[in-house]
Amino acid sequence: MTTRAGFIALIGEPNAGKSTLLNRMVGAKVSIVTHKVQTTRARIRGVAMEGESQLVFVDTPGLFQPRRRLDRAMVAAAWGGAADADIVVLLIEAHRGVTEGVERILDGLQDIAKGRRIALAINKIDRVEAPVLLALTKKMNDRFTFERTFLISAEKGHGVDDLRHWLAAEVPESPWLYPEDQIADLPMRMIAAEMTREKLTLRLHQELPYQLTVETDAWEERKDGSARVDQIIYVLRDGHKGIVLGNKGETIKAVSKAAREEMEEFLGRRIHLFLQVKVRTGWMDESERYSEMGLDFKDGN
Ligand SMILES: Nc1nc2c(ncn2[C@@H]2O[C@H](COP(=O)(O)OP(=O)(O)OP(=O)(O)O)[C@@H](O)[C@H]2O)c(=O)[nH]1
Repeated sequence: MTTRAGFIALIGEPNAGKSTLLNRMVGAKVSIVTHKVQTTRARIRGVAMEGESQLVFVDTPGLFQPRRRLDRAMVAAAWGGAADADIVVLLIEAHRGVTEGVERILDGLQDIAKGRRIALAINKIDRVEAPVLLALTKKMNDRFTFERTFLISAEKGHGVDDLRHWLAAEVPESPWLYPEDQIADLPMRMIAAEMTREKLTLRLHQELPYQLTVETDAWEERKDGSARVDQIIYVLRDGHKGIVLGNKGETIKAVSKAAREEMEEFLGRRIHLFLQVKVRTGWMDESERYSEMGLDFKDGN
């Protein structure tokens, strides 16, 4: 049996439909995986199995013209994710065509093109007529030599199987990057913890205490269909607590709101999220804590 596996980055302007497409591609066998493997700059968003191929999708924030420092960091992260990937799929919106933002991405693509395959996916085809699509396909391919062009509707599912099959055939021959049982049922708790961690990262950016971890402490199903989720944010030093809480608790409030909204969207149900910040000195030394988080103790993460 020849197995294949590879990293795939979906890039595009904000709102292009990256999350919608990702959710569709990971489909039933999805999982959001909470640990970092191999890529240093990008985090793993999901893993899909297609035949004997394992497709590992890396997280890439939308690419846009950065203004603030945080924006710049996000755009750099998106390009970092693309540069680490085996295959890059540029997602654009059919009805918007070659926007200024798309132009900018096309310029950036030249720099990372070496050593990786780049495909184009024109999304939201449900919004335009066929001649528009043909003209757009031509225009884009005149600007950049894409290996393939897919016409898709991430929302309606059109063309998504074709894209996934192509990706499965094109990722390199390789052992799987994740054991199958790990991707089958990663507990929702870990996913939720990762969502909170992500919001903290976005919010705190460089201020983020580097030795910080989030654990879901309790998950309680409620009769009305909602769930109460209790999470603890562990920091190493007392001084870090204040950073996470923010002035008058505003940081943690904003993080909690953003994380809750993401959990609700992901689960399609109401979530009551309760966050606590605790100091746990010495947790960095506990190797089992690392393996619990899926991190490799050796690599100094
Ligand atoms: N009509 C139509 N709408 C779509 C399609 N795919 C996605 N959308 C909509 O486009 C919007 C943006 O989709 P997202 O998946 O959130 O886009 P994104 O690229 O992940 O956005 P960012 O997270 O901001 O980078 C949502 O309202 C989707 O419902 C499609 O195929 N057709």
